[in-house]
Amino acid sequence: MIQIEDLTVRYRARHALAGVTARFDVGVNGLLGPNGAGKSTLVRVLATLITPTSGSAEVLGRRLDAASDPREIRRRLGYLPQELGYYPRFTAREFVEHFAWLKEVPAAGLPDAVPRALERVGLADRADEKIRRLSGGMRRRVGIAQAIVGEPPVLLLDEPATGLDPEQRMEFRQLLAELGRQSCVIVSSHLVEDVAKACDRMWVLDAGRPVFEGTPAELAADGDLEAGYRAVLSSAREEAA
Ligand SMILES: Nc1ncnc2c1ncn2[C@@H]1O[C@H](COP(=O)(O)OP(=O)(O)OP(=O)(O)O)[C@@H](O)[C@H]1O
Repeated sequence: MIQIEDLTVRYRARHALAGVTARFDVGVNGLLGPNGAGKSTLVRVLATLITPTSGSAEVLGRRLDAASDPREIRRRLGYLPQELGYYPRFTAREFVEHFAWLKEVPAAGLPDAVPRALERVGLADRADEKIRRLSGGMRRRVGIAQAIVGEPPVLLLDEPATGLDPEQRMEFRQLLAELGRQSCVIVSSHLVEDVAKACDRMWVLDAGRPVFEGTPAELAADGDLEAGYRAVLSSAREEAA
């Protein structure tokens, strides 16, 4: 579904990604790493918003490079940025409809697709409320709804659980697991516990480099994910020093 090879992104002198090779398939793929590790940069490359400095990336069989037309890929992916701009005067339904239209979900499918997306994030009863009247966590869920509307084969969710309360986080993990049955879902987080339970595979980035790839069970040290994650980071840093 997604293949990247030796991917590098440089902002002036700083490497945000320094040679990442990975393959993401159908299922929930967790992208972990501390602040500044390069998670958002990788997600933005896959969302066709940044052109890599070097290396290659292929999404749904199409190469992402300066020569290729990104529109074909954009129609087939759902993307939730870390900070999504909302139109406060729109209702939740109008907002999700707008994104469905941008993704060219066929008009005949809209009457079903939009309520279904809102229902999946638990906002069916607030669909006609203006976004400015919704709480921060509810807005985040509207953001998730715009990403999943039309059930795209690739879903890129950048820190989706930010602002969700513990109950919503649990519901969100269930939704992730459901989405991962048919889509290639990439979900970034700097909190390992947040996503690990829903992930089929996990990648840990540190300072733009991949330092772990495996299942949550492989990451955990004696069943403790947080401890395993910290151990992976500290041994990568020792090696780099
Ligand atoms: N537009 C930009 N211009 C310059 N440097 C940038 C830009 N965007 C990101 N960076 C740098 O690239 C590196 C990776 O940033 P990125 O946002 O991808 O990390 P992240 O893992 O998503 O972090 P966080 O968990 O804090 O969101 C950081 O050192 C950051 O300062």
